[in-house]
Amino acid sequence: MSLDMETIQQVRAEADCLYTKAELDTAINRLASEITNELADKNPIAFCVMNGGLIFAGQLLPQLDFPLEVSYLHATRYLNETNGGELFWKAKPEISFIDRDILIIDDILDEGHTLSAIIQYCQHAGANAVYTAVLIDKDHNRKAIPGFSANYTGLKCADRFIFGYGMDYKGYWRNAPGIFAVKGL
Ligand SMILES: O=P(O)(O)OC[C@H]1O[C@H](OP(=O)(O)OP(=O)(O)O)[C@H](O)[C@@H]1O
Ligand SMILES: Nc1nc2[nH]cnc2c(=O)[nH]1
Repeated sequence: MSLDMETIQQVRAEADCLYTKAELDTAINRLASEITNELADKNPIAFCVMNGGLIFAGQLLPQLDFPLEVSYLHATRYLNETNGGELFWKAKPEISFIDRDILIIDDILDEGHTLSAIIQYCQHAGANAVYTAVLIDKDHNRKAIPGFSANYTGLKCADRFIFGYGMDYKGYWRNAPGIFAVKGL
């Protein structure tokens, strides 16, 4: 289905702002301190989960002022839709995980299928420890593993379809400067 720009503009205009840029900045600063306290002497590899993790990782990483390597991986199960499906690996990591501490950086923990599959992948690839950081954790009882949460969580949000700060609405508005919920979703 091709989307007209009018609809894309309308979704942005009618959306509810759940978190402003200032609120997100504060949350990211706090996460940076928590992660620094725990990982500063662990020589980790930080992986940005593309595409959604891009903005969060870009703001978090310059605040992690200790030795680390940066890479990316791309696993997706939404493919520009608002309902998740099978996990599809678009790019698996190429760097060795053997005996390394890994920090996975993603935008959202929704049902958690994506993050739990990534954690499993890292563990099978020989990681010493896997840490996860998400900007947003969606509040509902449909987690893939009951009670599943990231090691570092920025903020919680209501059970609605959200966009902005890396998250898309049908491929658009990853660039929106806050976190917004689509009207009616
Ligand atoms: O907890 P889950 O229900 O598994 O959903 C969370 C995942 O969904 C989004 O990715 P998406 O598949 O939309 O890919 P994208 O990052 O390229 O938008 C988001 O970036 C997370 O990786
Ligand atoms: N953009 C976006 N991606 C998601 N992936 C899982 N949940 C969501 C959501 O609410 N919004």
